[in-house]
Amino acid sequence: MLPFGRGSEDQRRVLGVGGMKAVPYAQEKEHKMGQAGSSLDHAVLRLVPDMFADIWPTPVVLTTRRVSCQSPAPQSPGGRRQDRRTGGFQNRPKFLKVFVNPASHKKEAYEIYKDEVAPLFQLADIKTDVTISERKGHVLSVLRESNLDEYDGVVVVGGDGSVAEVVHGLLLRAQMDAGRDTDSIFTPVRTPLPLGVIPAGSTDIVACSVHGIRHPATGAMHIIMGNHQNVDVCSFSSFGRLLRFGFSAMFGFGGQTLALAERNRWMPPGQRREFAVIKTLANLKPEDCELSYLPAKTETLDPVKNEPTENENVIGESWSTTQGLFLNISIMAIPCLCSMAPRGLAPNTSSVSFSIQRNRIYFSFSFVETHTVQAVKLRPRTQSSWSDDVLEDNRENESKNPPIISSEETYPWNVDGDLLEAPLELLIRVHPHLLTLYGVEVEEAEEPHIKCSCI
Ligand SMILES: Nc1ncnc2c1ncn2[C@@H]1O[C@H](COP(=O)(O)OP(=O)(O)OP(=O)(O)O)[C@@H](O)[C@H]1O
Repeated sequence: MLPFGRGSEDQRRVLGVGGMKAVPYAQEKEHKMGQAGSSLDHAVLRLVPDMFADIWPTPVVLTTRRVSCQSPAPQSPGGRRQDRRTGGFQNRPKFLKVFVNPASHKKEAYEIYKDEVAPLFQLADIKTDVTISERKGHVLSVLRESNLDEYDGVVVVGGDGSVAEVVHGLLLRAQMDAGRDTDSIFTPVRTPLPLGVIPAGSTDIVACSVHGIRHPATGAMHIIMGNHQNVDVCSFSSFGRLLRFGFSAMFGFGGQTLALAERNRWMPPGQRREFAVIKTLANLKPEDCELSYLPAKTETLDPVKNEPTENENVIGESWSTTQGLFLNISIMAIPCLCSMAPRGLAPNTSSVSFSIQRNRIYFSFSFVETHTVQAVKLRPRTQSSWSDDVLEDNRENESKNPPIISSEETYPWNVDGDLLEAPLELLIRVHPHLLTLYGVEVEEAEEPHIKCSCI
C-alpha cells in the first residue's frame, strides 16, 4: 500500500489544471486504481527539543493511524444521483450549495470564486446556490436550517477555519437528521453530502491534503469530475459533552500561540501571527499533562484481495497512559500537507521519528514519537502555563482588557486553526471515513512557493 507522503517521482504528480502540473485524468485514475487504498494519519506528538532535554528528559509521544480508504459513492437521499446524466462520471454533481467566506486571508475569496471557479461550474452545467458568509457562525446556522436534500454536494471557498465550520455544520446536521442528541457523545453518522474545498485562505491544509496543491481551479475540477475521497474526522468532547468535529488539533505550543494571536486581534494578521509565535517561543513552558490513548487496531495485508484488513485481536481495547511535561501535542486525522510541509505534518510512518520539511531540508527529531491511535484523552495536571501569561498580560493592560480567565479554568486548543477553550479534560475520538471530500489521494504537496503559517 502506498501511504500518504510517499511514492515514486511518477506517483507524486498531482492532478492540476490551468497551467499547473497537469496529469491526464485517465492516467491519474489508472495510477490510483493501482493502489490498494490510501492512508490517513492520526498523530499525537509530544515535542521536547534537544536543547531542553536536560531540563525535561522525558520521552516523547507522537501518534499516527493508518486507515485504508476506498471511496464508495455516497448517495444523496432518494438515490437521485443515479437519475442524472453524469457524462461518464458517476459522482458528478449537478446542483451545489456554495459557501464563500469574504473575510478569508486577503479577502479575495469571492473574486477567486467568481473568476476561477464559477465559470468552470457554468461550463460543466452545474447549478449553484451561493451564500456569502456574513460572520463567524453564519454558515453553521444556514446548514442547520436549510433543506439540503436538493443538493448533490457542498462547496466551501475559504481557508481552513471556513472548511472546519462547514465540516462541523454538515456533521451536526447529519446527526440531527438521524435523531442523535448532538450534546452528548455518540457514534456519529456520515453526512450524505460530499464537500468540495476551494482554497482561498492563508494555509489551506485541507485543500493541499486532498488536491496536493493550493489551486482553486484544481479544486473545482475535482468537484466537476466527482472525484471522491473518504476522510476520517475527529470528535472533541469533554465530560460526555460534544464540543465539535474537526480534522486536527494542537495543545501546548500550538494552542498557546493561537490564543495569544487571538488576544492581539488588533494587529494585522501576519504581524499578529509572527508576534504570537515569537512570544510563545520566548516564554515556552511545557504543560504537565496526563495523556491516555487507545492504540489503533493494526492492519495486515489481505493476501487474496491485496487490501489492508484490520486485525482486531492483536491489540485489545486497553488505554495506554503516560504523564509528564509536553511542549506540544498534535492530533491529525488528515496528513496536513501544506506548502511548508509538502509531505505532511503527519507522515504516514511506523517509525518513531517525525520530520518536517523546510526548504528541502529534513529534520528528524529523536524527541518525537509516533503512535497509531483511535482515541486520545488529555488531562492537564496543573494550571496552564498559558494562563500565567494571560494573567501577566492582564495585569499589564488591566485598564484596557477585561480578564480572560474565568473561575472555571479552560485550556487553549488549536482546532483546525480555531481557538477552542476546552475544560480540564478533552477526549478526541477518530471516526473513520465520516466525511467524503471531493479530491484524490495525493502523495505530496506542491513545492513551497508561498509562506505558510501552519506551525
Ligand atoms: N464575513 C465574515 N467575517 C469575518 N469572519 C468570518 C466571516 N465569515 C466567516 N468567518 C470566519 O472567519 C474565520 C477564518 O476564515 P478562514 O479560515 O477562511 O480564513 P483564514 O484564517 O485567512 O485562512 P486559514 O484558516 O487557511 O489560515 C472562520 O472561522 C470563519 O468562521
